[in-house]
Amino acid sequence: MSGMTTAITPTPKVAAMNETKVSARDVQVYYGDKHAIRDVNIEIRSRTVTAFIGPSGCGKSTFLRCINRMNDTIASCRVEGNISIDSENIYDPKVDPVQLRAKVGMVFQKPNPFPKSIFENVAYGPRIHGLAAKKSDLDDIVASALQKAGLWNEVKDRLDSPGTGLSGGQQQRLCIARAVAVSPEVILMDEPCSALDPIATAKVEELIHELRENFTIVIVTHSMQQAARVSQRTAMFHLGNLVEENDTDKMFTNPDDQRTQDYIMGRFG
Ligand SMILES: Nc1ncnc2c1ncn2[C@@H]1O[C@H](COP(=O)(O)OP(=O)(O)OP(=O)(O)O)[C@@H](O)[C@H]1O
Repeated sequence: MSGMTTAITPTPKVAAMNETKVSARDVQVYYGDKHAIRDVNIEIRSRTVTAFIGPSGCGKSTFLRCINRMNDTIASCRVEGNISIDSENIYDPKVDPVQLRAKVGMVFQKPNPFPKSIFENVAYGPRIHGLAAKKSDLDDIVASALQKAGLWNEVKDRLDSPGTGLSGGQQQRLCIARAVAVSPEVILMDEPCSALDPIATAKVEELIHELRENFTIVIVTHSMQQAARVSQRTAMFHLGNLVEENDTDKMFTNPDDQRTQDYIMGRFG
């Protein structure tokens, strides 16, 4: 890691609910010549669940990945505009993307535990970020993260077993514990339930509801029912444009934009 880079402000203030946490201004994203995200402006509120919805290929995941600079890992991808977290530009060259990704955690579509024990899956992040001075601190962080992810009771007696031996739903909660263990402020979830059965989905949704007390959550989902159940704000994307962002209740009862109406009525997508 370069000595030139610094983390963005390391001590999080605990933002009041509904304060702006993430602010995007005139964001454009290109894959080579393809203009995938156009002029997106959005304020994402703290300690709120914001759902990104829209038809396949509209740019939900691309925009989500801008928020922790995961697109940096795609050679053809270029991001323009400004995205700030707590008013600090995350694309400033001084920002270390590794530190940023600790502050802005991510949970993917398919559970992707490391081929290591349950304990090591959760301990890895805190260890590389130097969050535990001694073994007992690390034990506490791991236990607390597993509790927050609603998995502790199911795994406390087998922390040394492989993470990959858990059920799909448990693996996804392990991945959530892994994200939570480094005390992020924002958690990005890219279709986190798409590989899960309805019971595991319900558990993850319940968890999202609980995590919202302490974290700002952005979730991409194809399920209108899920967006309606878990989010307080919903943003609708279409052909790379953010067409509308509003209170979830309003989005699903009386949206401002005809394209939102058509999409939630199943007329396209
Ligand atoms: N790595 C990539 N290289 C080139 N083009 C890409 C890449 N990733 C996405 N795209 C293109 O960018 C556009 C937006 O894709 P993105 O995956 O963000 O949409 P999405 O709304 O998340 O789709 P889905 O709901 O199907 O996951 C699409 O046209 C897609 O083909």
